[in-house]
Amino acid sequence: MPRRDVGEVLLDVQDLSVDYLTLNGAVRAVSNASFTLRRGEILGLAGESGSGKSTLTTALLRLQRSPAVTVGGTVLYHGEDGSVLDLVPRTDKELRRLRWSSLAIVMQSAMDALNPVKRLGAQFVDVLREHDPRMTTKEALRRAGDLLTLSGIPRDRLDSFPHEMSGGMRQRSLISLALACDPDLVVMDEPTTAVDVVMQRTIMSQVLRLQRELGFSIIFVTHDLSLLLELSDRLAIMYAGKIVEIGPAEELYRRPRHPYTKALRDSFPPLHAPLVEMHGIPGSAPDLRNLPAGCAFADRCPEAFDLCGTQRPPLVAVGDQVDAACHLHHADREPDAAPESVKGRAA
Ligand SMILES: Nc1ncnc2c1ncn2[C@@H]1O[C@H](COP(=O)(O)OP(=O)(O)OP(=O)(O)O)[C@@H](O)[C@H]1O
Repeated sequence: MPRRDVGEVLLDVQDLSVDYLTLNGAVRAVSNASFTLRRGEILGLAGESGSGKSTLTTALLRLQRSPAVTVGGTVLYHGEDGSVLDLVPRTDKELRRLRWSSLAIVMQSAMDALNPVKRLGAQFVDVLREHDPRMTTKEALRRAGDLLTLSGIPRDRLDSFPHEMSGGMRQRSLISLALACDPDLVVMDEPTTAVDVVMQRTIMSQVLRLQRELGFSIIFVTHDLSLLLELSDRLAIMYAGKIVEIGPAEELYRRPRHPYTKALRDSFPPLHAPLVEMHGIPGSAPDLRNLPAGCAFADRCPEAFDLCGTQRPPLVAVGDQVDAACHLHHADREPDAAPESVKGRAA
């Protein structure tokens, strides 16, 4: 399990909300997301399909496409020189300067993101020279070759077209390309969904090696909690557009405070343990257009009690470095409001 020495705060996200403006009205896909990410830290973002993971990460980097609109909040980017920049109000031109060189992303459909009619080397040269026009082609190719080698890809692949490489190799090339300009943060949104499990493991161990070598921070998105546990320093769990629990990865896995975190954990086989019967989470996530008044997970929650149906629980500290949005853990909760099964468990 990775435990890195993490540095200063790199990203400070406060109350970020994102709507999809549809013909039937606005859909709040991310609601008041707040968290920080430190230099060199790996934050895993997990949650079922539709919970808002991709919307959150694209909004962080201001890469969301219409009809998605950031409707509130700040994303403070702390530069190495001590500067602090809120990414939310930045113009495209200002953001272009930061992309690749400070903030990079490897998307879900990563394997199709390489230009099919350009050799791999030329694609590196384009990216590197756009950000540093003084760099010669020779220097850019040398850097590209170094990065490919670090990813376990032979340097001579710089002469290949994407279709001449396997899926796994294309994927690793793309991750190397994202690292070309030495970014501070790389967002990886399900970067290994299209490859088999063995290749997934190979790619992930290479990502970890690159991270140790180069020191960038990662926000890693997947619905696979066991994979995230292997990778991440901290985990953030999303449900119906909200972060419902966030904290050190091992702690969340070992002792989930939110019943949704627990249900998600129990629906994935652990990577290094004997296989046991897995249970999916019964029911389905609520319609974001019609969220219940209380906790969005209440009608699927085995531990819900009266308050859960009427009041939305805020995300609050529930333990050492762990925040959760669950009435079970609110100190000011009326003990008698909980069912017998959960009495005495509240923090
Ligand atoms: N173009 C769109 N128009 C309206 N609503 C959308 C649109 N795209 C996404 N949404 C809404 O935003 C919610 C969050 O979607 P998002 O893709 O961020 O979830 P996710 O957690 O990344 O899912 P997945 O794991 O399947 O990628 C969805 O439940 C959906 O209701």
